[in-house]
Amino acid sequence: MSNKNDTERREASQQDVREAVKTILTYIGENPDREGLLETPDRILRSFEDLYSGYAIKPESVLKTFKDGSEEVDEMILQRNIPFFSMCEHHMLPFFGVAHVAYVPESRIVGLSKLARLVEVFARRLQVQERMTTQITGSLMRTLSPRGAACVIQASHLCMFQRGIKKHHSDTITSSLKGCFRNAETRAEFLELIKLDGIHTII
Ligand SMILES: Nc1nc2c(ncn2[C@@H]2O[C@H](COP(=O)(O)OP(=O)(O)OP(=O)(O)O)[C@@H](O)[C@H]2O)c(=O)[nH]1
Ligand SMILES: [Zn+2]
Repeated sequence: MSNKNDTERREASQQDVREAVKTILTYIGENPDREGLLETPDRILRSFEDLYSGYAIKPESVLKTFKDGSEEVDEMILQRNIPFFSMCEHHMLPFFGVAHVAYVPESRIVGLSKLARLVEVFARRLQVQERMTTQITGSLMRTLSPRGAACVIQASHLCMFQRGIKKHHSDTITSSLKGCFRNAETRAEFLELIKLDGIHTII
């Protein structure tokens, strides 16, 4: 019964979104009833399922941990240049770039693909880059209890390129260093390995 109510509620709210898109189309000077725009509210609704799919996923659920069978692993594990697209919460415009994610395990490790999955979970929400960066290290710290976790994100924001101050080729770098990454030696090793020298934009 509650499932039926949930479905009805969801359908009603989807209808509200379609109406809201039509209102916006009219506001910007368009005719929402012209042929090319008839399916646009539906398309936007479908694109939201993808762009904002991260809200429905618990970060811990993608971080399946396991113990390394052989010897103790206590060296840095780093996944570099994980590409992502996200949406800025101020303007609902895209920002995109790469994330570098590292941790030094205590006893448990995760499959390498899971670091990229974690980035996706947080990218597919409305974000500010700083929060996304600390959410990634925070999840690793909570779920793996590692010796430390680090994340650096290098991204370009369309709200700065396409509108507002219109500064192309300017990128934003944010970092979050937790646990042993606060030690000078580990931090230096991490920064050396990710070598932030290029601008990772596609524009
Ligand atoms: N700290 C941070 N700021 C962001 C991010 N994405 C966008 N912004 C900034 O959010 C700010 C919003 O500023 P406001 O003055 O409230 O809005 P605005 O008038 O649209 O700002 P302008 O972009 O300067 O035209 C801008 O400076 C954006 O560059 C982000 O991920 N982190
Ligand atoms: Zn913005």
